[in-house]
Amino acid sequence: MKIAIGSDHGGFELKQALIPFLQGRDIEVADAGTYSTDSVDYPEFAEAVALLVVHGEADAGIVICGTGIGISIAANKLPGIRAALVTTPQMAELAKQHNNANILALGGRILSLETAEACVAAWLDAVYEGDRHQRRLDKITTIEKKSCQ
Ligand SMILES: O=C(CO)[C@H](O)[C@H](O)COP(=O)(O)O
Repeated sequence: MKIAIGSDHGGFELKQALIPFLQGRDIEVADAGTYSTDSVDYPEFAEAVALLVVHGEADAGIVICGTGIGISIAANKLPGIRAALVTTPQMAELAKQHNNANILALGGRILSLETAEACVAAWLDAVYEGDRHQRRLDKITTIEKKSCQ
């Protein structure tokens, strides 16, 4: 499995800590930056991760900014992306089970490393349940198609 990960400066430290966590689970990691704590603009890293996911160059993505809010908003602008901002392992589990979230968004200034790792593990280990949830995801896709016309 390959995960693309990206952050702004507000998420840099958490990104750096999550990379070895992911590798420890035998996951290949594509690091889309940022590569320091210098101030940057989160939409650039949201787009970089989302494009890797949309193009199938990564199986899923993780995006991190200070709160996770801006970078999740930006990632969700790409058709086919379902980025879920989570703050608890339960939210992360449900983001996969019900929403089939292909990007997990985290707040580097919000979560402890322990909670962030628990969220990532819950999301990775959960299985999309399909069924009634697929009907709802199909409706999201319909909205995307309408807004692109
Ligand atoms: O959380 C974020 C966006 O949702 C950003 O990380 C945050 O806005 C960056 O702020 P600053 O430039 O003051 O470090």
